[in-house]
Amino acid sequence: MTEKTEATTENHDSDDVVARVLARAETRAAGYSLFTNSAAQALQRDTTGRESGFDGDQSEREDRQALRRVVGLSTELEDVTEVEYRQLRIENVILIGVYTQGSLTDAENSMHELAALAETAGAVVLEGLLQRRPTPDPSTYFGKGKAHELRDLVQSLGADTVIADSELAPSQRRALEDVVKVKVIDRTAVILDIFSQHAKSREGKAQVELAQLEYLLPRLRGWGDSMSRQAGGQVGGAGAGMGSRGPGETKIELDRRRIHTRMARLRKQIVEMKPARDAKRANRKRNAVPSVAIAGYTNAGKSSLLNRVTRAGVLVENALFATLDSTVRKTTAVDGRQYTFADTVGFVRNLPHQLVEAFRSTLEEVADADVIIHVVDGAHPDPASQLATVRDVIGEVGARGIPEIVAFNKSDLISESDRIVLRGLEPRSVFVSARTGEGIAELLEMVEQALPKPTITVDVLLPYERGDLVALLHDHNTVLSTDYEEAGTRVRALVNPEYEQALEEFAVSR
Ligand SMILES: Nc1nc2c(ncn2[C@@H]2O[C@H](COP(=O)(O)OP(=O)(O)OP(=O)(O)O)[C@@H](O)[C@H]2O)c(=O)[nH]1
Ligand SMILES: [Mg+2]
Repeated sequence: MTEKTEATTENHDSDDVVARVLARAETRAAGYSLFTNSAAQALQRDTTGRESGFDGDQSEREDRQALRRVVGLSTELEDVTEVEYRQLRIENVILIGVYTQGSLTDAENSMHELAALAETAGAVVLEGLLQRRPTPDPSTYFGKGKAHELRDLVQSLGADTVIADSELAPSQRRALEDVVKVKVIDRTAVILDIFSQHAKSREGKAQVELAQLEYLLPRLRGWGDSMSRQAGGQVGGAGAGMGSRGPGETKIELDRRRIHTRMARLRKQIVEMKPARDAKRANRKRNAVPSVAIAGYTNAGKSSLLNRVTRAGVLVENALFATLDSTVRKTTAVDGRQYTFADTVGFVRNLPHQLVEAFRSTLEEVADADVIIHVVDGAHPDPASQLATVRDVIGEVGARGIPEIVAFNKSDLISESDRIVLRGLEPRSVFVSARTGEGIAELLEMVEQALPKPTITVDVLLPYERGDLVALLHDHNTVLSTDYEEAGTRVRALVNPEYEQALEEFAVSR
């Protein structure tokens, strides 16, 4: 980073965050892939950077209250075009987090993830700071003294945004902003921002916008005198940036009303879209096509795995939340039965509750599945907490009773000793690599074992003009034998209950 990216050009609409969010639908998502590279770098560091943290020197000097730098967070820009592009809309951010004694590694992992999230959202990360204290300061998150140090750092690095690694109360955010004089947002705002950039389907967009407005509503604020003009300019530079900044005090009431109106409209739209989706799902259910949901932490390789097993051509990206709409693909089991795979939205620690609500629809794929493949990035520094996070969400959508197969993905990157640890974590699991294909056959076998099996034995003679029934038996049931007789096709098969009646008239009496 050589040049400070002072994008002070777009003051006009940045003053009106409400208009911005409302107008977002038309502009989002464009040119997005530009950031994949650097997001990828952050992620790469995340998965391989166990040593990252800090060196011994710092550790010795550490005093109880000191701010700790999280090393290796700052974004490296690739080339000139990227730098230029970023000057248009990118924000320079400093990440902050609070950790308690003993939770440092966890806090650092979380900060690396926050860095990846921020970069995925399009920001340049300048610095990451952790403060040790029992709980975040109720008024300013960081303690007063540290908040002032943060302000100095913001000034010297030319940051225009501070991102806190946990959800801030509106009052905390306000107080901290008043100290550091630049925009302060939290993890939730970043995740919402990414979702809004990635959502593609009409329903997904509506849901994300609703979640954003819900988040924004209690956080509207006017800047009044608390921001210096200079800082105001910096904040203003974040024309299309992350999070949200309040409009002038006098406009707040008006904005609240506009937001409420908009939210009501979105809710109505979403309700109207539901029947179509339900019909689709009901249709699959009626045809008794068993379904497998691929769930897991973001960037675990869910889409890659779906592509590997079905050649679906779903977007794979080393970025967080590449997938926001669920893709469903049909496939055929070894015994000829058909079933579906559904790719789903990734989970993340502290998934904003607004989004759990918003994404209930894609999560319904999970709740309705006959089998869940729980994909875990086996090369991640902390797979255990990813497992736990995902299981929490699975529980939240009422899917806990569904058979779950844990697949440790990226096995091409997992060492023998790590495999032993992972096995210990989840004895009934399978190692797979969407990249090399390792373990995929074994995984499919486990899936097919776990799928509900047709159990009723039938022996039927189907006239030749009923080829449709023969096909039905092959697709959705287990055919044991087929013989071509004079009067038709004699089939012995195991079928699901709903087929028994339809086949009754063709039964061969013994
Ligand atoms: N080395 C290795 N990389 C993999 C493997 N599977 C996936 N990846 C990489 O992991 C990254 C994420 O893959 P995706 O399939 O997009 O992950 P996802 O779980 O669908 O992610 P979201 O949709 O963002 O939640 C990509 O860069 C993939 O190339 C694997 O088996 N080995
Ligand atoms: Mg995906």
